[in-house]
Amino acid sequence: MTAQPLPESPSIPGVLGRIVHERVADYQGADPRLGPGRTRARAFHAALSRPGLALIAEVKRASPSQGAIAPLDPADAARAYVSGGAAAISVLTEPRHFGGSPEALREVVGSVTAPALRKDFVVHPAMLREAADWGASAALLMVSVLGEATGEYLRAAHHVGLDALVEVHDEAELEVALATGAEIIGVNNRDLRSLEIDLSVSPRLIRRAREAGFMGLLVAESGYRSAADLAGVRGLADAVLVGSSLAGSGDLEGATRALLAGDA
Ligand SMILES: O=P(O)(O)OC[C@@H](O)[C@@H](O)c1c[nH]c2ccccc12
Repeated sequence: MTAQPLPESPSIPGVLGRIVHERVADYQGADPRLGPGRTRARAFHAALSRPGLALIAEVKRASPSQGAIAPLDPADAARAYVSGGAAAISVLTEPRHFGGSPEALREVVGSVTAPALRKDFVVHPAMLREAADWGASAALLMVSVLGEATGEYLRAAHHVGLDALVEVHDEAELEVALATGAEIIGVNNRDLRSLEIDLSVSPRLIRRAREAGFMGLLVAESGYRSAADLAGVRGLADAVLVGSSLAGSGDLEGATRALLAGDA
């Protein structure tokens, strides 16, 4: 089984479009074969299923909205996040805008037992094979990037043994995600076209997913800076994904602890 690589010029506007265009070029000609099926351990899924609001803490050295955040050592950062209470680690592997790398993911996988998510702009099935080879438990799939191909990529991720975090930002994308049979849906508060944050997006779409009968896991993503910010998704989301505010704190373990203070 495999998934089709995305075509050369996807018509996505803004920053997102530029990054996707670069990633399509990076993987042009890569081997699309996924290889034999691998068993899915579902460690990422299990970590998010723990009682209360599970934290996915992100190793994020830079971003298009903030530029350089902090010159994190990925292994040290992951250990600090886990000591502070994180359930899983997200690792950017996109090199140009987020300061990520394959090595960062491998180092995180080697340093903690908490499951790791490959955070990248997946546009080619080879990226899923790589994620599994590098030891990730899950990969991000963005409906804003993959559109109707999301279901095919979800099956490809499962084929190589990965859980998938299927990311949406609006109602239309949520409909696509629900139709794929995704087990884990993430709602991004950041509009990746304009980079603007709106913390009301996650509660709204999480409620809508539940109303539609979605029984899987729901993750609120982006823009959370304090324990108080999390109030709007407590009791609604299963997990929250936090990057910049932790990565730029200067005390990753302390900031993680403080963010989770008040967890049920
Ligand atoms: O740094 P923040 O605002 O805490 O956000 C983390 C994470 O949600 C964000 O990095 C993210 C969400 N979806 C993405 C897709 C690609 C790159 C990055 C992202």
